[in-house]
Amino acid sequence: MPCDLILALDVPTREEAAPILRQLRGELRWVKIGLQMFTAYGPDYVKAVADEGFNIFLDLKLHDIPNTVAKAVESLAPLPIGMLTLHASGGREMMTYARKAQLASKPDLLLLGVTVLTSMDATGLCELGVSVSPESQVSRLGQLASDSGLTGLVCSPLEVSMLRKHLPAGIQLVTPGIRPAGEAGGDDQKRIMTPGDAARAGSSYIVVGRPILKAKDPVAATRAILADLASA
Ligand SMILES: O=c1ccn([C@@H]2O[C@H](COP(=O)(O)O)[C@@H](O)[C@H]2O)c(=O)[nH]1
Repeated sequence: MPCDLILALDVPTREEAAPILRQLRGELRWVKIGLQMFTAYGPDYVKAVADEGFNIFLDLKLHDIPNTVAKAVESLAPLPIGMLTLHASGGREMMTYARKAQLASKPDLLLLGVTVLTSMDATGLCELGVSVSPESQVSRLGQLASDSGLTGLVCSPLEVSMLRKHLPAGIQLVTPGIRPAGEAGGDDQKRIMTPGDAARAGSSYIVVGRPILKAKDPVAATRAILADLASA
């Protein structure tokens, strides 16, 4: 399956988002609404972006006791979303409850387990008491998520080929931590790859925010990323 691009719409206001969405309509299919915009504008904004013709990835990274997460999934189910995240570190029971709620309320929703945030490196994990490498921890949480019934994961592109060897063939691997060649470094992302390399590694989708949003020409930046994906 070809790798598709998801724009992370991480901007402060809907007024800032509007021209970006207008320019990119027709260029890409998926938009990720995360904590910044959902906290500011809520479910109505999800509906508004979907009404503009985009598929929506709602990246709320749910993490709570099993019942609370399951009820949140049920509450979100009426929204026009195609993907939703929860933290795999919430554990087997939390993921099982969430999956059951998702299957009952919105069977076509792709529920994604976030493994280890792409902003974390071995030092950051160690500070949390996790003394294995990011790759080992991603492997552990990815397996747990899959065993709990989830069919999609969020991980860094660096772990994709490893996960593909161990997890069911149809697993959807969504990878943030994307930096076009020449743009590496200087921000919070630690485990990164270029769009083309992420696609070659086997990512199902890549997630890109700042390299597009902060580009002088977001349309040109998007087209360059899509060309890199197409060449992979
Ligand atoms: O492990 C993760 C999980 C989610 N994200 C989200 O992806 C985008 C990345 O944005 P960039 O500006 O391209 O760094 C952002 O919305 C994160 O919340 C992630 O980066 N890593």
